[in-house]
Formats: sequence, C-alpha cells, structure tokens
Amino acid sequence: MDHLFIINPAAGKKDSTEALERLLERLPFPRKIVHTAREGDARRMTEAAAALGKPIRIYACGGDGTLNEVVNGAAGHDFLAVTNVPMGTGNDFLKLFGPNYRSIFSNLEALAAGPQAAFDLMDCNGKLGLDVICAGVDARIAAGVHKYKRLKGVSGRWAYLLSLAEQVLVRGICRPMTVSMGADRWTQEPTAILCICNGRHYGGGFMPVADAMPDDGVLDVLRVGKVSLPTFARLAGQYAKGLYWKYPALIRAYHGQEVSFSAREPITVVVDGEIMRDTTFTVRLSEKKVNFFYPAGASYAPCV
Ligand SMILES: Nc1ncnc2c1ncn2[C@@H]1O[C@H](COP(=O)(O)OP(=O)(O)OP(=O)(O)O)[C@@H](O)[C@H]1O
Repeated sequence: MDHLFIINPAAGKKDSTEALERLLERLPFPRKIVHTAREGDARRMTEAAAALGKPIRIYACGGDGTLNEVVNGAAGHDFLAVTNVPMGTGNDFLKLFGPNYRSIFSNLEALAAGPQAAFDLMDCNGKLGLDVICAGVDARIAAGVHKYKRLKGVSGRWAYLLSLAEQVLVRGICRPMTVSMGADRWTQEPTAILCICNGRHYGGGFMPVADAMPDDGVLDVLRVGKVSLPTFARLAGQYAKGLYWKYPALIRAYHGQEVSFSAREPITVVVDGEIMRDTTFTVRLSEKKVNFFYPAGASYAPCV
C-alpha cells in the first residue's frame, strides 16, 4: 500500500508543516509527501495519484477545504482511500469522530493501519461535498468571514462577529427562494436557513442534525423559513445543538436524496467551507462514494 501526504501549508491559523514533517520522519513505512502551492493543487495531486490506478491511502493535511479538494479528486475510485490530518482552523468534518478528533487523527501510525468505510457524497451543481452544504444566512455569514479576514488586523473572531452583524442586522436574515425537497415546495418564499447534511458539523460550532450519518445513503435537510430577529436569536442555540425536531412549525426537516433551490438573485452556497454562487442549485446524493479511513477504535456513530 502506498501512502501520499498532501500538505496545505496555508491551512490553519499558523503553519504547522514543520511539526507534521517531524512526525512524518518517524513513520516506519515509505510515504510520499507533497505540498500545495495554491487552491486546486490538492485536487490535481489526488487526480494524478488516481491516474496510477493502484491502491493508495491519501492524507489531506489541512482543513475542510483541503479535504474537500482531495475528496473531489478521489471520488468514485475504489482503490483509493482518503483521510484528514487536522491542520486546519475548523476541521469540522472530523468532529464526527468526537471531541478528541485532533489527537486521534494526529496519530499517523494508527491512522495508516486503520479501517475504512465508503462515505456518501453530495453533488452540488457538479461539485462534491462530504460534510455540510448551506445556502441561507449561515452561508452568507461564512462567505463574509472570508471577506473580513482579508482585512489587516481583523482576527478570525472579529471577522465572524462583523459578518454576523452585517448579514443579520444590516442586510436581513431572509432571502426569497424557491425550494423543493420531498413533497414540500416553497415558491419565492422568505428563507433564513437551508442546510444539507451528510456529516454533522459546520460553521465552527453548529451541529444541525445530531444523528446524521455519512454512510446511510440519506441527506438530512433542514429549512427555516421567515423568522424575526428575536426568534432567530432564540433558535440559533437550539439549532446548533441539533434540536430542530423541537420546532416543527419553524424548521422543516427532510431526509432524502435530493433538494433543489433557486432565486432571482445569485445565492451564496457554502460546500464544506468553500463558496459557490449561482441562481439555481440541485444537491443530490452522488452516485460516487469515497473511502474514508480512520484509526481503529474511532467511531462516527452519533453520541445521542
Ligand atoms: N499553498 C497555498 N497557499 C494558499 N492557499 C492554499 C495553498 N494550498 C491550498 N490553499 C487553499 O487554502 C484554503 C484553506 O485551506 P483549508 O480549508 O484546508 O484550511 P482552513 O481554512 O484553515 O481550515 P478549515 O476549512 O477546516 O477551517 C483552501 O481553499 C485551499 O484551496
């Protein structure tokens, strides 16, 4: 079995490449190490590995963005398996494996020898997502964080607070959107949140569907319609804890394989932390899967 480590030196609050390379030097098996230089490299490197047509374990060393690129390159190739060495800011996908995910997935020997499972993927207008796709005010806040972080002297926390204030207080929570999911259809109705889960965590601390499973062939979708600012504020904490089922009048849930949505103005959609913009989207369970490996003993079963 070959092992390929794809390191994104730009991931995380500070570059932890050196610390990782010290760990890699101590590994008792041969491995190939490559570094990304720009966006898209991790996907291209994975596609090049796939073209060899032989079994390889690929380690996306970075955050959710790096993992997403590797997943897009490896999807549908049975002979490949991928994992995530947590070097990112959020590493939201790995939170599926419980609160100790950082130490668990930093044990590279255990990771290399671990089991693998075929995980579902979401196809969003051709881009694949492994974790969570969102298209409401949550997506606009996430996109705003990227914008504010580029400003000199603005920390990650301040970027989040500025973006939250801009989207919730200044621009308003809802946008008119046509949404179809299962038997439900809303036509150009105010929509606050639309969230599609294969994994469980996104946005740093949100876990909308606490028992979402990445290998059950089901996408767990939540839609929040028109809400006032006080209701939104009251609901946010409950939504973050996966308690959507307590609020059936406000939050509609759908567990299925496809959701489509559109609007007259471009919609900001965030796929595993990466931003897309378009007026029409279809998100469906992809025919492709990806093998994901993890250390023996680690579990992605829900804690609820
Ligand atoms: N050498 C590089 N320089 C700049 N950007 C890069 C480089 N290599 C990859 N990237 C881009 O860096 C971005 C951020 O990576 P990633 O999402 O893995 O880290 P993060 O944002 O710190 O973590 P998380 O998404 O988990 O919060 C990705 O969109 C990726 O395409």
